[in-house]
Amino acid sequence: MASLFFLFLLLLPFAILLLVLAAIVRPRQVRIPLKGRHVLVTGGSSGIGLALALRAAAEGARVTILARDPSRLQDARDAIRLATGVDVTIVAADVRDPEAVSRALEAADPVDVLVCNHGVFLPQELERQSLEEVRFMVEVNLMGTFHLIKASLPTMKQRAKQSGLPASIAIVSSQAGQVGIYGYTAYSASKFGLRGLAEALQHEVIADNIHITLVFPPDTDTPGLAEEHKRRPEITKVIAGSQGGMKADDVAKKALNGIKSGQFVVACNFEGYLLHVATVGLSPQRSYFMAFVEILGVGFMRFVALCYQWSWFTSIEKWHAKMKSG
Ligand SMILES: NC(=O)C1=CN([C@@H]2O[C@H](COP(=O)(O)OP(=O)(O)OC[C@H]3O[C@@H](n4cnc5c(N)ncnc54)[C@H](OP(=O)(O)O)[C@@H]3O)[C@@H](O)[C@H]2O)C=CC1
Ligand SMILES: CCCCCCCCCCCCCCCC(=O)[C@@H](N)CO
Repeated sequence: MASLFFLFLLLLPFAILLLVLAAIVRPRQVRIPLKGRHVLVTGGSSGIGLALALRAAAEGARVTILARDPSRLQDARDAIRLATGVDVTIVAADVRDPEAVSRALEAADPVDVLVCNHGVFLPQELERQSLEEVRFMVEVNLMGTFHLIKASLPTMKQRAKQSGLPASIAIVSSQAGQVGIYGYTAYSASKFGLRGLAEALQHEVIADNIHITLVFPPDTDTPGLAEEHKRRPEITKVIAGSQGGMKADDVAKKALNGIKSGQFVVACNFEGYLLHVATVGLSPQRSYFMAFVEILGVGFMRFVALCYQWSWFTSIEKWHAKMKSG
């Protein structure tokens, strides 16, 4: 009897914390339906974007994919038709060109779910990397996302108002948008930038029933990653490659589930959840249970993060020593 009472006393603070969190977490939970709605996926001709477009089409959404190369877009449309029997619309545009993006969105149907997935990654030590490449990554990954959002917001807002249904803007960042890693100065900067954009934008569009989702994939087997492997610095492989790549379709599944449940942050694998708790900061959280896990996990994850940094700096040090002697 007495021990039961002590157990009760021990658990009481946790129960109270859960109750408080259930009352205060914002924004509130939301379900975002996909069936019959217009989903636009940028970078939808390859890798994660193609897998996302295919899944959305299979779930009954009307899908548009946008990328630069028209022939890759056509191949993607054929692949999606073959797999699902559904025809997607293709749009060729460079997200770096704001006019081209505006024209593309004006010509398209109003968007219910905008997935900014396009991205380029050219890892190299900053000292060796040209400013052209730095600018290229920032312009595609960060500015391209601004162009898309600016061009879609007015009609998205209208559409959400008319239909009474919640809309979504999803942004594909990267685990390199949560932690800076050797070889990724420009890429990480472009991806960290997306988080600031997403957090601030959620404040601005919540009243319009628009919900932001930020996806943080780990290394994922895509044509883009195959290209990246050809030039990745050795030590970047040691740090980033230590977890093995995810399948594009598994990342797409996580991302789409996150979009449908209005999750602000989508982690994709176990390390991703650790990274999320370690870098949670002031990001919004709709789930009181996840908020609870974050509160209990934050201090310990700081310790885990320092262990990772210890191992990374040790690898870098050893690598330098090897370079000197060899
Ligand atoms: N693969 C990975 O390991 C990881 C990827 N990510 C992120 O996921 C996203 C998708 O990556 P992944 O599938 O690997 O990439 P891929 O290189 O396989 O595909 C990139 C897509 O983006 C399009 N794209 C690139 N530049 C532009 C542009 N300027 N304008 C319009 N479209 C463009 C490409 O088409 P086209 O070239 O014809 O324009 C293509 O459809 C990226 O944002 C990436 O940073 C995050 C973590 C890990
Ligand atoms: C506190 C807990 C820490 C948990 C583990 C952290 C592991 C971090 C690994 C980061 C790897 C980044 C890969 C980026 C992939 C990407 O975006 C590219 N393929 C494109 O360049």
